[in-house]
Amino acid sequence: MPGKTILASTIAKPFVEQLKSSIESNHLTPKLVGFLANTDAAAEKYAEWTAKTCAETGVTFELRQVDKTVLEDEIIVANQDPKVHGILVYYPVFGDRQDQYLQNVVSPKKDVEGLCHLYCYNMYHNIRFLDDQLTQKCIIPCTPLAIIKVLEHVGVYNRVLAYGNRLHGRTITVINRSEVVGRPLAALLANDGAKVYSVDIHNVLEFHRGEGIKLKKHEVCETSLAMEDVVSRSDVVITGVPTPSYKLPTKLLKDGVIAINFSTFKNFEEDIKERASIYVPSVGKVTVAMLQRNLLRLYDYLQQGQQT
Ligand SMILES: NC(=O)C1=CN([C@@H]2O[C@H](COP(=O)(O)OP(=O)(O)OC[C@H]3O[C@@H](n4cnc5c(N)ncnc54)[C@H](O)[C@@H]3O)[C@@H](O)[C@H]2O)C=CC1
Ligand SMILES: Nc1nc(=O)c2c([nH]1)NC[C@@H]1CN(c3ccc(C(=O)N[C@@H](CCC(=O)O)C(=O)O)cc3)C=[N+]21
Repeated sequence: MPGKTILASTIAKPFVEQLKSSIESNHLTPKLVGFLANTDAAAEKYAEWTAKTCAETGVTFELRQVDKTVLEDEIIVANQDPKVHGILVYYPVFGDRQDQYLQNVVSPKKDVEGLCHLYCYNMYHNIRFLDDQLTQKCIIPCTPLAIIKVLEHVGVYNRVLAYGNRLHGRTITVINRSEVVGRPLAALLANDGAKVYSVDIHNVLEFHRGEGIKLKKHEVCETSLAMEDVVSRSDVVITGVPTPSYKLPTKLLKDGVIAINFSTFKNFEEDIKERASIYVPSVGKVTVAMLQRNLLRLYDYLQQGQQT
């Protein structure tokens, strides 16, 4: 088949090496605490990968398996512990709005996943720095950030253009609109200049910065389009449907499309590379690399805070 498969491990490699050498040469001692309060198979697997990658780079990772009833108190203990630089809670815990509440119990100073309100708000509003001097970058959610790194790696980001506009002219479909991946991803890509079709089980929304990317941040419009209509127009199609039976028909895709799957299940058909120029079957390894990158950033901010 003509298309090329690019593995997440290949994309993650330079980041992992960079993390490792930065930790070693600067004698950094970052510590990440992960809270596992569920028995979700995907969360357990993800916890295993977190441990494995942290061992590779030199990040101290401590998995704390706690009951959901004491999770909130345990997060507060970690918030106050100066030896802990980053906190990660494996979701779903309660599987409802209480999970959103817990995301905001984690201190922004230790929120490696960028799921608290401050970081979410800044991301949706295209506010990229925490301070007026533009020295501290905001934390971006790990999986959406990983997918951006994938798009940079495969050349969807046009480096000839100015930073912040590098997706101008690209049409991208994201099939998933969850609060942790699909919706933030659509917003980030649109903020970088893309026209994004966001597909979920109910409808298709368009995220964009308007004609000539004149708007400072994206806006969202309702459409009466169907998934089939938007997929055939897209240069990039990103899938995250959490069902094993879901297969996006290859015949709907544009010839030469870039196909990226972040679901645990393979959302593209076996023959995807007949149409796709580039196929990225999963992004998990890049996600864990971004998690650690966010951790080092927070570590740095915490050190800076102690010096002043
Ligand atoms: N780092 C990584 O690689 C990560 C991977 N995941 C994986 O991604 C998948 C999705 O996770 P979440 O977003 O948390 O799930 P979720 O269940 O919160 O959201 C699923 C989304 O897919 C949409 N959807 C479901 N069926 C659809 C269909 N037939 N057509 C169009 N849209 C449909 C839903 O409307 C919803 O927006 C899971 O397999 C999860 O394990 C999640 C987080 C990180
Ligand atoms: N706070 C929080 N953040 C998460 O990011 C989070 C979570 N909770 N709870 C559980 C889900 C699940 N999750 C996955 C990560 C990678 C793959 C993935 O891509 N796995 C690859 C293997 C890895 C690879 O090769 O890249 C695969 O199955 O083929 C899937 C699922 C993250 N999650």
